[in-house]
Parts: sequence; structure tokens; C-alpha cells
Amino acid sequence: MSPRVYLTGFMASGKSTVGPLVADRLGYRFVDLDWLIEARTGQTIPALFERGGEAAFREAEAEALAETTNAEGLVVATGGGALVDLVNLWTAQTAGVVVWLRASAATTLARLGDAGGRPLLADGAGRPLQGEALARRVGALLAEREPTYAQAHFVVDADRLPALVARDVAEAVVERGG
Ligand SMILES: Nc1ncnc2c1ncn2[C@@H]1O[C@H](COP(=O)(O)OP(=O)(O)O)[C@@H](O)[C@H]1O
Ligand SMILES: O=C(O)C1=C[C@@H](OP(=O)(O)O)[C@@H](O)[C@H](O)C1
Ligand SMILES: [Mg+2]
Repeated sequence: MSPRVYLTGFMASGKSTVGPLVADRLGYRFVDLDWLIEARTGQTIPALFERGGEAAFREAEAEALAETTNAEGLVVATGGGALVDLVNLWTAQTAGVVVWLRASAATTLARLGDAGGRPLLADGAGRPLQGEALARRVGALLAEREPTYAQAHFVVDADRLPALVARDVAEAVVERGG
């Protein structure tokens, strides 16, 4: 069985929610890359974006990802942009099995609510996008990112209950074998 599992997919596809359930099923530890970034930098994700722009966040994200590649028995919930970077994608594909939690645009919008705390879904003044503006932004980002998400080893339908999504992820990892 692969020693590391990387969950990728758009914001609100459920990576942070499903990750611990997958870890329980496999008897692995769980880490959320966003929490690791916050722990290592001592800053929240919005503060990192505010102070250093997206570039500073992406740099911290790549460093945090690299930290996970030696751990044995680990499920990693990446942030939705982490494995859009092709070097990061390669890092994760080499270190473990990459699973795309694919959620529809409608599910994504329903789960995002007011999208607070996600800097990429805010307006120029940092206010969460809402309604049509949020839908447009999500649609554009999804179209841009989905071809890269599709390079995951496995795709799991994330428009379902977390327990079902976790079951399918764990089964895919086990089936993949050693
Ligand atoms: N399978 C699911 N069904 C219903 N709600 C979910 C599901 N997965 C996540 N959520 C909810 O959607 C929101 C975003 O989930 P989260 O796990 O933070 O996504 P991600 O880490 O992919 O951004 C949270 O409010 C969470 O409770
Ligand atoms: O899609 C993205 O670029 C991001 C997704 C977020 O994580 P989630 O996908 O867990 O919301 C977080 O890493 C940051 O706000 C950027
Ligand atoms: Mg998350």
C-alpha cells in the first residue's frame, strides 16, 4: 500500500473533512497542508496572502509539501491550489498516491457559503465574493484547474457524504497495492 496519500481538488471539495476519515480507515496519520503552513510560518493563510501576496503563500506551501514526503503512513489534505503547480504535482505523485476529490460546481458553491477565509475567493478589498461574482470566479478557476486535477492517480466523486467519499479513497489506495 502506498505510504502516503495526497488529496487534491477544488476548494470545498472536502479534502480537509474527508482526510481524517481516510486516515482512520488506513490506520495512517493525517495532516492538513494549510495547517502545516500556518504552524511553520506562524501566520494564518489570509495573513500570508495579505503580507506577501499569493507568491509568498505558494512558497510556504511547496516547502510544507516537501516536508510530508518522507513520512510513513500519512494522509495529506492539500490546499486546492497546491497540486496545480506541476512541480508540486510531480512531488506528490512520486511520494505517494494522488486522489482527486471531484465536486461539481453546484456542490462547490453550496459548500462555500460566503467563502470567508479563502483569499482567492475575495474581492480586491478582501471581502468574500458572493452570488454571481462568486459563481463566476469559481467557474473560471475550476476550468483552469481541472485539467491538472485530472492528472491524479484516482478520481473520486465528492458530491456525496464524507464517509462514502472516504471509503472510496481508501479502497483505491488499498487496490493500488504496494
Ligand atoms: N462530503 C461532504 N458533504 C457535505 N458537506 C461537506 C462535505 N465535505 C465537506 N463538506 C463541508 O464543506 C465545507 C468545505 O469542506 P473542506 O473539508 O474544508 O473542503 P476543502 O478542504 O476541500 O476546502 C465545510 O463546511 C465542510 O463541512
Ligand atoms: O485553491 C487554492 O488555491 C487555495 C485553497 C485553500 O485550501 P482548501 O482547498 O482546503 O480550501 C488554501 O490553501 C488557500 O486559500 C488557497
Ligand atoms: Mg482544506
